[in-house]
Amino acid sequence: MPTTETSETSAQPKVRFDDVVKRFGQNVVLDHLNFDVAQGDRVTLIGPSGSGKTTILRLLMTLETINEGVIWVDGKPLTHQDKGGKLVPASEKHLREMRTKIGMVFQQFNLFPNMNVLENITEAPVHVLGMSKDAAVTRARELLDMVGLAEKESEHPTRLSGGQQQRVAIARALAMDPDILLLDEVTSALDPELVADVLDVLRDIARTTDITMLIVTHEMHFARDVSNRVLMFDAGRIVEEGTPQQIFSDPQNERTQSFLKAVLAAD
Ligand SMILES: Nc1ncnc2c1ncn2[C@@H]1O[C@H](COP(=O)(O)OP(=O)(O)OP(=O)(O)O)[C@@H](O)[C@H]1O
Repeated sequence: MPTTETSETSAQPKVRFDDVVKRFGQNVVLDHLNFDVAQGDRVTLIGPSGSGKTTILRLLMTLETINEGVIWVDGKPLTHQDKGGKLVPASEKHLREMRTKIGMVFQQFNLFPNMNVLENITEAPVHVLGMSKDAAVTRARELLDMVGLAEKESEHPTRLSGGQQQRVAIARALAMDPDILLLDEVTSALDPELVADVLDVLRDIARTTDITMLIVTHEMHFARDVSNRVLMFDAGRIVEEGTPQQIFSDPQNERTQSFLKAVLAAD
């Protein structure tokens, strides 16, 4: 019945990790991991180095494939079983469609060095989405304005500061109009004085859009400002989850307590 279908669709998680196992050789990086992300959630992933946070984002970008379980995006799996029962990536067509829904910003910006700022932003909308050049340029200029770099459209990335390059990378991710934005330690490679501008841009995006966000960061103030949920990872499992208030002000798990103590001491 249509009514039931509608309510089922609205309750469907944007992202679901369903008993996911990811191994690199003998190393079990994600260990039967289960969690859901609802449409519009801003989820921060915290935890010690090597606990599997970046791997989660890379799996969603289909840069890696899981060994067991299922990852669902909008109710569709990112993998299927081949005739031998082995998990293999979903069809190229399906993955292409998925990749247009998900944008990622990396620690190291990853801009195209041979293109200027405007070309960096318009490249994928024109070549992947098939947007007209004019529409892509108009949208890119709006985004450059939003990230405070309207006057830099003709520059090459190498002539920009790290913070400016990262803001271009954010504009480039948004130019694809993603439903989901993955942020992987986007300020870790920046000089401290450049961090605030980047975080301000991201706070603006969180405030003015309903993009679902998965955020890996060591910036706990930022995580507190933008996220509605925090997941604490250790050795490929979630050891605690809650609101930023619960996790940062009143952590219950001993590992969360010692992790936060170490992060705050390093600040
Ligand atoms: N391509 C790979 N090949 C082999 N091992 C990998 C690969 N990518 C990640 N790993 C291993 O998987 C584990 C989890 O790595 P991951 O980068 O997801 O952790 P993380 O929690 O994001 O850590 P950090 O905070 O240091 O970025 C680590 O032991 C890492 O060495």
